[in-house]
Amino acid sequence: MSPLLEAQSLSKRYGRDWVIRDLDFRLEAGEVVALLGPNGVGKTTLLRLLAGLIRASGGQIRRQGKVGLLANPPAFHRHFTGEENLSYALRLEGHTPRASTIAAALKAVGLPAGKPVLGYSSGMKKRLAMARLRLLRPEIWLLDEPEAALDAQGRELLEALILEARTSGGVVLATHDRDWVQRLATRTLELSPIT
Ligand SMILES: Nc1ncnc2c1ncn2[C@@H]1O[C@H](COP(=O)(O)OP(=O)(O)OP(=O)(O)O)[C@@H](O)[C@H]1O
Repeated sequence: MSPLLEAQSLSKRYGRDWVIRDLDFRLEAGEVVALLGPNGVGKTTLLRLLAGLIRASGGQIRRQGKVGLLANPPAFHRHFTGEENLSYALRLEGHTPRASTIAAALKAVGLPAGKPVLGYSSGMKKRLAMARLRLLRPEIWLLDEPEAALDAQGRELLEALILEARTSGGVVLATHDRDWVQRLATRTLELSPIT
């Protein structure tokens, strides 16, 4: 079977500074790859490249399936409620979601009904981002520090989501929490500064 993601000789520089250089990377279905490394090493940059949000300075990326990115912090329409944000995301993909589906998705991540996102805490935004990904069902799950700001129950929801994601796709997640990710990752990729 062909990989969900395949990057060859991937490189990215900002000005004269190389952040990623000649990286080969594959993601197969069923994998959870943990991206590790110090602040500023390039984890977010790699996720954004893999998501197609920024252009590489060199190399190629092939994607086999839909990409879902959980950014850190996640982006929403601040003046929309949680329900409106979820509904909007589905409509952008051509679906016409039922109000009951949206309400259930919000409830499943423990969020209150009818509240504009500008009144959400960081952890609540992470929860809403999880609900959005769960509804959108990508094959390629790219998660940037997904555990940050989540409480113990939020982490349980996240772990369940990652296990669910593995059954139909693959996951790449950036984190600083090595102990936490050890139980979830099938593989780790340690990024090192380019000298
Ligand atoms: N838009 C940009 N313009 C210039 N430099 C950038 C830009 N985005 C990121 N960088 C630089 O690229 C390097 C990698 O940043 P990145 O955010 O990918 O690191 P990270 O590993 O995710 O860090 P952290 O663990 O702190 O989240 C840093 O030196 C950063 O300053």
